[in-house]
Amino acid sequence: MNFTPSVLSFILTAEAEVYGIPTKKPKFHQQVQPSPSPWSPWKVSENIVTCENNIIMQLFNRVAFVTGAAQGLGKAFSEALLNRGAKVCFTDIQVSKGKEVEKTYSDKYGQDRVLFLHCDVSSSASLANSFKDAVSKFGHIDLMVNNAGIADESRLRDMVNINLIGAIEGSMLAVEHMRKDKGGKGGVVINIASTAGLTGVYFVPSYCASKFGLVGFHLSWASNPYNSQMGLQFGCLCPAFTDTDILNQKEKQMLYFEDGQRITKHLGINRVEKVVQGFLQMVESENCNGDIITITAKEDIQYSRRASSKMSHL
Ligand SMILES: NC(=O)C1=CN([C@@H]2O[C@H](COP(=O)(O)OP(=O)(O)OC[C@H]3O[C@@H](n4cnc5c(N)ncnc54)[C@H](O)[C@@H]3O)[C@@H](O)[C@H]2O)C=CC1
Ligand SMILES: CC/C=C\C[C@H](O)/C=C/C=C\C=C\C=C\C(=O)[C@@H](O)C/C=C\CCC(=O)O
Repeated sequence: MNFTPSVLSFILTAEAEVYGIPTKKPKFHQQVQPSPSPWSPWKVSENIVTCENNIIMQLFNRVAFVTGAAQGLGKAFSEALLNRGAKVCFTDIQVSKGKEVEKTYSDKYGQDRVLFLHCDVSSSASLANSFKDAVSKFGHIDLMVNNAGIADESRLRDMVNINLIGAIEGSMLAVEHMRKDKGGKGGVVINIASTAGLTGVYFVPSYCASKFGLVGFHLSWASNPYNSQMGLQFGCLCPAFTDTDILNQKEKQMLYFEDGQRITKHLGINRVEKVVQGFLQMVESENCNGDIITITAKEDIQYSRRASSKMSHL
């Protein structure tokens, strides 16, 4: 049976439990079913792509900027976007890896749709310059994905700089560029946090702090009552352990290393494809503002939408 995204978004599960969401109950609570497989056959007309089952592919010709994307989740998100017709500027500090991926993606999806740029998200200048270069190539950015991150308890300042400040500055560049009240076209900002941004994890406490901070930033922007007039939406993806290089932890990168290894094994490890599925559900939904999607090996993709603002009536 095929559902449209909006029907899917309203499949409510009354008592489904979202992992780690703090005390207040979300306004409503949903379990997202796996996406239907809508990607063929497409009909393209005036940049609106529809499928037989009437799903509108909102990603066609959209322009995305993805950080930390030479490997792992960022690389997989970039390919998923390209695959659905988006244009992607993917960035990283790993230049040779990034250039290799750029060649592969350009051959597959076309040079005019792909751009790799060096970007160190811990440097304001590097972020701003690469964002500017992406706008020069593609004209504008519709989707900002703040994905770059490290997990290393022995590099506290770097970790907060990359995971939190880098994502905040990336979001702010996107906001200034996208906001309709300042001549932009609107757009979506997705921050890649973690389940470790929703619940305390004693063997990576500072990583947790950086991700809790990011979830707080996401919730604050999502609750901005001016978002609709600015044409902005804020979504936040919170995967648990996922099969990428970040899990190849050395002893000094984690507190209570053996506990960390044991607990990771106990909780299980997501496949990258599952996280990409959650990501696509978020970016393809008609309105993802305020959404937090968690992806865990045991509980799959869980979805919660927060009340948009508790202050807008004041
Ligand atoms: N794999 C996992 O278990 C989970 C990962 N995450 C988050 O997903 C995001 C992506 O991580 P993965 O793909 O899993 O790990 P990864 O280690 O494979 O990829 C991280 C990427 O970020 C890049 N990076 C590191 N420092 C950077 C900087 N200063 N500027 C720009 N890029 C930089 C790296 O070069 C690398 O390509 C991170 O934010 C991570 O915290 C969240 C939950 C679970
Ligand atoms: C150290 C690796 C660095 C980063 C990876 C990631 O961002 C860190 C995640 C940290 C915590 C993950 C928590 C995962 C939670 C789940 O999988 C939940 O489904 C667990 C729910 C209940 C557990 C009950 C039980 O099985 O005993």
